[in-house]
Amino acid sequence: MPLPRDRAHVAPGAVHVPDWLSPERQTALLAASREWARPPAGMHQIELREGRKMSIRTVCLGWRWEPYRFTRVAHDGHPVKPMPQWLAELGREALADAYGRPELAASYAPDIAVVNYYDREARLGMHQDKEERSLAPVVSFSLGDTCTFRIGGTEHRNRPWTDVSLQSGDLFVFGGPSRMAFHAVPRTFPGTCPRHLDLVGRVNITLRMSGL
Ligand SMILES: O=C(O)CCC(=O)C(=O)O
Ligand SMILES: [Fe+2]
Repeated sequence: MPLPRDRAHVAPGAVHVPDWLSPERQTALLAASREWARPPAGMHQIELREGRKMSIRTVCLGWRWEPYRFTRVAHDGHPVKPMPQWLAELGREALADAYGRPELAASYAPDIAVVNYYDREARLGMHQDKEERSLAPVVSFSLGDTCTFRIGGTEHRNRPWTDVSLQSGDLFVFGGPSRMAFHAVPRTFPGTCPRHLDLVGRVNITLRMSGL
């Protein structure tokens, strides 16, 4: 058995809760992600400026993020898939546990899920999640390969930052003073997906409130 890992307050409002999702919940979230990834309005590589594509593949529920706004229309012209209520409920449960403030979590109503797939080469550069109008926390679930998740300050993308190892089933919440923190996934560790999960690579699901 691997050693249990401790929950950590990485910065004010930024909490890492290892192994929050049971293996059964991880399996269910992965199966749902595979459904969401299918066309129409499925998973694709987002094109940034100058025709440069992101290395991750993404499907959004509720609202779709495109550089640099949220829209109701998918990249293929189809309507964005709906945000399921069970997923919003999972987000409330996660937030209540991470912050230990159930009364705060009761009003958390995420209406966006961003589902990212990382193959062994994929990375995500330093950025802020700032196209939402709401300052409600971002709730993040990780599945599959372990990654390095980097979280820095709110002013710029440079040091100081903290590197956290996110493993399959981990919960990470960033809200409050950390809601606008720059963050990144500089690398994943191919082949580290636990055996109970049938996945090559890494999937991350972030829940957000649009305020739109
Ligand atoms: O993959 C992750 O852990 C973070 C994803 C992320 O920052 C995003 O989707 O904006
Ligand atoms: Fe992000």
